[in-house]
Amino acid sequence: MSSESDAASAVGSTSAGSSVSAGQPLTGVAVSPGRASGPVVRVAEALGEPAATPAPADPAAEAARIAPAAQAVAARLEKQAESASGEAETILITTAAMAADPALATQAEQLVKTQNLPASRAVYQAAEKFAEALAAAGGYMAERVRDIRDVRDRLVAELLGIDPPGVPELTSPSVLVARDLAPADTAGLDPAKVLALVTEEGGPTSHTAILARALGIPAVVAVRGLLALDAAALAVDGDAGTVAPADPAAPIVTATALGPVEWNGTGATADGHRVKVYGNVGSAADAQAAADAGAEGVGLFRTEFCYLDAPSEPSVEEQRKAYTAVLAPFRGKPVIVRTLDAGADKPLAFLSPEAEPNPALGVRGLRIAFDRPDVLDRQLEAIASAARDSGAEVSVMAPMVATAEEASWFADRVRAAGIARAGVMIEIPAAALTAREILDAVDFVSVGTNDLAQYTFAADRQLGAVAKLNDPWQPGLLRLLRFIGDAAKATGKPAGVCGEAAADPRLALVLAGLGLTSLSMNAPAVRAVGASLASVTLAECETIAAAALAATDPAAARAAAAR
Ligand SMILES: C=C(OP(=O)(O)O)C(=O)O
Ligand SMILES: [Mg+2]
Repeated sequence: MSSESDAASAVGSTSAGSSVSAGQPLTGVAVSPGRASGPVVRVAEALGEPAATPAPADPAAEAARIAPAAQAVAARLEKQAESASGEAETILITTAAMAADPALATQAEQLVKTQNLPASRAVYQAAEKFAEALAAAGGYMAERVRDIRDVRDRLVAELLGIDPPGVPELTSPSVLVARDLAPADTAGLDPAKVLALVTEEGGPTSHTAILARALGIPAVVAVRGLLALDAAALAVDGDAGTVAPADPAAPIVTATALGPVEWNGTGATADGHRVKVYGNVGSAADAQAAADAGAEGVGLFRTEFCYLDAPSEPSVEEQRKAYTAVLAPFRGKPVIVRTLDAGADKPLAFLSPEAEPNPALGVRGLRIAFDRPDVLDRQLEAIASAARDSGAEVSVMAPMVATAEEASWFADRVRAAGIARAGVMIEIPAAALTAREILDAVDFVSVGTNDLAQYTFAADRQLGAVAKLNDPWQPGLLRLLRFIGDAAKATGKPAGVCGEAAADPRLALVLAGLGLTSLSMNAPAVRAVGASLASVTLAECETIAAAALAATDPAAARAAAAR
């Protein structure tokens, strides 16, 4: 941590909130608790297509600007890489190498000379040609499309003399303001210099929310009017979901509401009531990260993440290998593998349904398997083999289940494949309301709060404009969760939560109090949730849950659950 942010934390411990609001607050969705106030740094917007005119007066001189600009971009990225580590460092080094690659500059120079284009436009067109070729190559190459476009935008910005898109290098602790943050925006982000994250768009399951919780910094998303706000400093309240102009001359303050971060690795309340803490994974790297973070197992393996760019159905053997690699770090430990959840926000090329007017309400998840049971059976065969190969204690569950009848159909197929434990996700309100009957048909359930909120509130989970409805602290959602917790208690069968709600250390206490038996989340949240559970007794969780349930809105529920 820098000395400046050390100073910021020291100030925060005694005077948090003292510089709050010199103006009217804006409201959004609180996604990561804590308060912070400090100078604003804006994340530059994506660049549009640069103009093809005016034609340069001296094409040779215009073309000669490209190589030095590429070198300058590469040098800046290399410098950033020096102070980064891990995956961020790798991303920055790779991007720098792409910027320095003479192939792009040479192509662009040709376009300036032959088509008399401004250098910025020539770079844009040349990069698009590379991007198209990479996309056509598919697989790993296609994943590089985003990188080449990133290099393109940096180079165009350099040539136009404007700020490059993405997060600028932070020189002192700042409140980061953006339309939304993409995963690439956050590579190289120095958490010690980010006081808070605030976005105009995004929702509780957005990348910004996940990142902020992982870093333990306050965040508010879906703040309408944020980008139009002309403020040099902001006070951010990650509990109340408010953002207000602050006095830029006032000292930087921070006060996070994070609980203790020490955790002994066994998910349980202080009086020993077990609530297992699992990891959500979609790749072998995620699985390793979850194991390293101390996850007791995997509560959600999103198998579709292995095949988002697969042009055709992977063979049983290919699937076996991919799943074994993900299961490997969890030998002897529980892992819940979810069968393909294709459709809506996660289309798979080989399982695309007919074009639908409302894909989120259409043939997705398990519904695809009703038409294509052969695909499900091949996947189950691969999962059963991977379970044997890896020695993990594998259970399988289905996504998008609406009725007990569907749950029973799925469980029969899982057992026929030689897999002992079958469960389903509860992410449709009808399934929550019939949780008891569903639990009678399967061995366990796991609640997908991301989709359960989307379907309960009829609010697209990807749309910032309706993000307030998708807040997992909404009493309407909490009451459905109580229903599921009651069904788990009545049947004595496990009911976990694997949606983003499980990653909120304070909401975790409410979930435990409602009777949910395990919580599964992205690796960075594991320790904070484990520590939060360990800090209270089950009776305290029940009191907190009752208080949150009785609230009339999410802010009141959060406040009621605060201790
Ligand atoms: C965990 C869930 O599944 P996904 O986010 O993959 O749809 C959910 O819906 O909460
Ligand atoms: Mg879901």
